[in-house]
Amino acid sequence: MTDPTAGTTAETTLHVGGAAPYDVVVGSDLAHHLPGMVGSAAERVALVVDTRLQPFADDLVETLGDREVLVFAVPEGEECKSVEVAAEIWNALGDEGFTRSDVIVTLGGGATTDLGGFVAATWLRGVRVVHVPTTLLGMVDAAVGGKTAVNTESGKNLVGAFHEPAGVLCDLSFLRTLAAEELVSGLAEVLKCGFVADPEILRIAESVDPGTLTVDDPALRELVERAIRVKVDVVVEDLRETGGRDGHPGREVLNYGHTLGHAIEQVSGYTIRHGEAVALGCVYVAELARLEGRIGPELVQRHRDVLGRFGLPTAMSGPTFEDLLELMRVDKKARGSQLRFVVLDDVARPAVLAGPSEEHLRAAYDALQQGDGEQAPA
Ligand SMILES: NC(=O)c1ccc[n+]([C@@H]2O[C@H](COP(=O)([O-])OP(=O)(O)OC[C@H]3O[C@@H](n4cnc5c(N)ncnc54)[C@H](O)[C@@H]3O)[C@@H](O)[C@H]2O)c1
Ligand SMILES: O=C(O)C(=O)C[C@@H](O)[C@H](O)[C@H](O)COP(=O)(O)O
Ligand SMILES: [Zn+2]
Repeated sequence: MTDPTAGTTAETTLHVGGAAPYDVVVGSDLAHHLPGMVGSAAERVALVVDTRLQPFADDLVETLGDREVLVFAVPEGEECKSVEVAAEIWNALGDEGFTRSDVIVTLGGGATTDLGGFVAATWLRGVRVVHVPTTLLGMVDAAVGGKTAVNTESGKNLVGAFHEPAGVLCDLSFLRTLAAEELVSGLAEVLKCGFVADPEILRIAESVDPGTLTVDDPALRELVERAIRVKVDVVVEDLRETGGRDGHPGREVLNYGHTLGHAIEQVSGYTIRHGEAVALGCVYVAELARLEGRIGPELVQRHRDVLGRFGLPTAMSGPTFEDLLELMRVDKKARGSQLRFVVLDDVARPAVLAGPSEEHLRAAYDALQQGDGEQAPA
């Protein structure tokens, strides 16, 4: 049940255990937590901020008192996830003599937290980083769990490191300025968590009015917290994606829908949003699981229905199967020439499917193309 008293004002702290424990705080007006997460040892803070979010940087900077703050405004969105942008920041940190006791803070969506996290993971082989995600997707997924990355010409997130943050501030008031399509893109990762781990997420998503799912709706708050909880539970068990126990895919489960999703993003030149591509990838693996005899058509349809009710794409035409297959071969789950996919045996019963036949891979793509749902943006 959604708690009707839960608004954006109450704070929730989700603790992430493990060797380097940290907190993920969800609520509003959370800037006052920043100094504590940055820590008292830092004389300098490097703020890596999405250019569009720069007007919001002052509130954070003010909390940092006497610390010197170096501001790195990076290109909006996916454009910042390059080794060239990382190198510009490395060079400036070198010029400034940025030391191991200094701290990086990121302010932006998942692209910014991935880039800033990557710089933090690599500068001096690792300095402290605090993430302040400003998109739904950043809050429920990218800022939590320590995956950091930049893209290369060959594919998405191919260079990166695991580097856990020292803290994450999910200030829901940032969502007030977020475009509706970006909110919807973030919902794809929330719904992914519903399919692989938390059926209650699906039930909430199937019962809310998509038109009123705004930052003030307690249902959104519950979806955010449930999705973060799914991610936290997974990464605490398998931070470095080495595998799960008792047949569970471990951290790879969070990659549900991403094998085709990343290929779609790349082939579109990153004009298709991450969450939109993940939605298409989820329908694709649902079709693949059906062809493999793991799930029935009704669960495939449930994917189309729940993703589609928020306007996420569930069908696409355009790239050829061959183009996408080539890109899927650089997916990190691949082993040699064998492709591996996270699939479902049922809701919340994920498994790894290794080496499906090309016939099934192609047939699943045909089914995605022939779907009558919302088409992917051209
Ligand atoms: N590390 C991980 O575990 C992980 C998980 C999921 C996704 N990701 C990565 O995250 C990225 C996608 O993140 P995203 O969806 O947040 O996209 P994004 O960072 O590209 O942001 C999307 C757009 O929203 C704008 N924006 C951000 N915050 C805003 C705000 N509060 N108000 C108005 N506009 C705002 C940005 O300028 C950008 O144009 C992808 O690169 C994906 O690979 C990483
Ligand atoms: O945290 C994870 O693990 C995930 O897989 C979460 C995904 O939503 C995210 O897009 C991630 O960046 C994909 O990872 P990659 O290893 O396939 O690059
Ligand atoms: Zn993702």
